Amino acid sequence: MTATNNKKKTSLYDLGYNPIIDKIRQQKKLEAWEIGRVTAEHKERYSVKNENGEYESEIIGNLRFTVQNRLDFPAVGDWVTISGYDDSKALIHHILYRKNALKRQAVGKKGETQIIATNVDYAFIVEAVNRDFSINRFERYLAICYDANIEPVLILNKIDLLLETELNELVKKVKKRIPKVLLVLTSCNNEKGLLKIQKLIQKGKTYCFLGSSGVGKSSLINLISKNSYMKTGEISYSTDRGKHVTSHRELIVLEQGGILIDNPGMREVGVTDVKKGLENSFELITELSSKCKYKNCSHEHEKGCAVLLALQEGKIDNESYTNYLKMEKERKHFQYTEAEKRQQGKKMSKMIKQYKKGKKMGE
Ligand SMILES: Nc1nc2c(ncn2[C@@H]2O[C@H](COP(=O)(O)OP(=O)(O)OP(=O)(O)O)[C@@H](O)[C@H]2O)c(=O)[nH]1
Ligand SMILES: [Zn+2]
Repeated sequence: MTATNNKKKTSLYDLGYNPIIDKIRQQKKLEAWEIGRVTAEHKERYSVKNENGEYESEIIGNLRFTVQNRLDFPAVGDWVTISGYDDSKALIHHILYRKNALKRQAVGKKGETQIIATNVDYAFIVEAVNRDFSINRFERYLAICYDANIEPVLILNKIDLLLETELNELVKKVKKRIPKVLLVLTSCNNEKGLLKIQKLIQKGKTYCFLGSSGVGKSSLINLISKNSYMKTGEISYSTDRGKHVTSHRELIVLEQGGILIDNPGMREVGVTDVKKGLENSFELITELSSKCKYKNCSHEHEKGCAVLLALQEGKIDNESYTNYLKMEKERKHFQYTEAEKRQQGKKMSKMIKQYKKGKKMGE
């Protein structure tokens, strides 16, 4: 007899579980644990989903004690082990699987990293054609995606707001600077564009939407998920004082297969130490760098700089070059600040240890 229940249960595989994660679960000897995927985070409280439902979760004290830095805390997209302590609540014990993490510099915290999402296969980088459209920003997102081994897709949204000639002009500019990345043109009433995005989405793969606030990410997600998202978008967390707060669910499973991650719009996308990301985003500059006279060439003023030569000959786009230099400086600054902070942290813990030792001896 076949079940007639038309409300299909979400399986772990619908959420992106696969044989690789299964193998790691075995290797780590965590098969006995119930597992799930983090769908939202709100001030160290997490929503974790699996085939039995969605749990409001916290990390166990032990895990909190052993984490060395912010990056060791769970993030949206992570696979975690959980134990339930009532119908809707659970405790997170381990991060089971994190193949990659999309990162940016934490806003207002120099040298600190913030995770945007983890276990992401593709990124949909959205910009609206009207609101401070910028190819520099596209390149910035590309750098953070490539750094995390995430395949990017550029989405030019709200094309209804431009005349065809204006749009063609814009597309030409984008393609000239970023020739190798797939570019999709769409708007919320453009069936062709929406279908194109839908066709890119495969079962079991995770897609993260990136872009500034107001570019139309949520509208696109609603249309792609046929509005099921809006109805189920809000989740509720109880705080320490028992008060309930609602938060935005960030990871959703599509009925037709595929997992989407939405993010609150980002005003700033500071890069971390994205060496690999920059190398992959600016292939030509990277290739030419090996031909520069000096190994540590900054490509700004050195004699025998192959990048500057190519720039003079018009082989490299001037704005792309300037954007590259800006991000390379940002990257180096991040690297330096992070190292300095780590050093300070070490000094501090040494001082605390010595202080405790001294106290013991004096007892
Ligand atoms: N003209 C036009 N307006 C759109 C389109 N898509 C969305 N909008 C409008 O743009 C505004 C922002 O859309 P959202 O979908 O909320 O944008 P968002 O990127 O999710 O914004 P955040 O949630 O702040 O990150 C809304 O007023 C939408 O109605 C479009 O294709 N064309
Ligand atoms: Zn050079």
